[in-house]
Amino acid sequence: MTIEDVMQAAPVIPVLVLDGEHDPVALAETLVEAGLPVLEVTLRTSQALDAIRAMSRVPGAIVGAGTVLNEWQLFEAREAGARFIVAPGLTEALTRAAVATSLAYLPGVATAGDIMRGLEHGLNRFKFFPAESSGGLPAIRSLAAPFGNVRFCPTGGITEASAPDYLAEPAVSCIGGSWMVKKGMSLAAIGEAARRAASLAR
Ligand SMILES: O=C(O)C(=O)C[C@H](O)[C@H](O)COP(=O)(O)O
Repeated sequence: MTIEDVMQAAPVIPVLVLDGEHDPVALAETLVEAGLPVLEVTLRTSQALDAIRAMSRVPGAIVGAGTVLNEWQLFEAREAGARFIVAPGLTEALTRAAVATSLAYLPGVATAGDIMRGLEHGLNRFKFFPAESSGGLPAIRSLAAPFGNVRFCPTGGITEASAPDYLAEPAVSCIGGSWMVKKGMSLAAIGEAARRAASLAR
């Protein structure tokens, strides 16, 4: 599976910080059933790798690891069954390691220099992070102008209200966000928010 396949599989990628509030398998089933099959499990909590392992067995789920900061975490995530890797930024060491594996890889960029470093490694799909505080849609439009075949997955600060505008942008393939899985939400509420996210047009 290429990173383009991952980005085309759903308009919205839920960014999950699993802290034990919900059973990871039940959460994955809820999101997949609602129409959001691509799940980014951030390696920010101790249960993330076990959750990737368990959630990967949910039929239809495309489970990846987020907040991957170094080569070691890349290999741990791959071993746990992650099918794609998301990093908040773009570093030489991690990018070299990721390109050497067959895993789909989505590093974060926020500047033209970041994008150029990615292009030098043969990448042209990037997370735009942190999207809102890095300039939002105006910044994406400015960056898309010189980099015609680059596509973005903006993430960071996107809400249910701002999501449609991001998805309407030609350089945006999909968006990431945590608004459909906030603390204190029941699985039913998560399912409803996910269904609304899944129905967004791009
Ligand atoms: O650490 C990473 O690698 C990340 O994936 C960062 C997340 O994309 C954002 O924290 C999600 O942003 P919100 O939707 O504003 O919650």
